[in-house]
Amino acid sequence: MNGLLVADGERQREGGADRPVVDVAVGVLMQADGQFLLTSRPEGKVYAGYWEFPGGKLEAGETVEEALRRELQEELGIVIGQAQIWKTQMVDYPHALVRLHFCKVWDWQGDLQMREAQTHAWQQLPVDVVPVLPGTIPVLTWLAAERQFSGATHR
Ligand SMILES: Nc1nc2c([nH]c(=O)n2[C@H]2C[C@H](O)[C@@H](COP(=O)(O)OP(=O)(O)OP(=O)(O)O)O2)c(=O)[nH]1
Repeated sequence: MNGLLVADGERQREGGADRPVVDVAVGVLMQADGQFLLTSRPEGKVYAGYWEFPGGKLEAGETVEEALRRELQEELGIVIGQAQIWKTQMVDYPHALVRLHFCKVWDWQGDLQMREAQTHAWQQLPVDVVPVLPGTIPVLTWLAAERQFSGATHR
């Protein structure tokens, strides 16, 4: 399974041409006790069955926060409060070069509904669901640093 993390500022070229960058808004839903929500990618999408944080691609003209609000309503049936970009990470997949904008989300309204027939799991470190999407792993590392958690973040 490929998915190469791209360092900040690094230009990505393939065959001499720039690859278009796909911007993605991603929500790290947090509970007061530190649990965070992972969802599994539904059948029919690339990397079906891999675990990730919920979110999706920006549509034309959308900000990251607008896209996140729309995606979490579509996928989970919740209305989120304020969300700001926490970290940004580029990942070079065979199918696309993506720029992931991760936002921590502490407040939302509504009960979680899995509207795309995905599975969900509230997790702590180390994450015990498998497999985790490569572009999701950096978030686990950042959370581990914040929590002074050492050891493997996932299986
Ligand atoms: N949602 C999400 N996507 C991630 C994460 N990590 C990661 O590499 N990705 C990648 C996988 C995909 O290439 C891309 C998200 O695209 P997607 O296909 O899920 O977006 P979407 O829901 O808008 O999809 P669609 O409407 O086009 O089917 O970002 C993550 O933690 N969460």
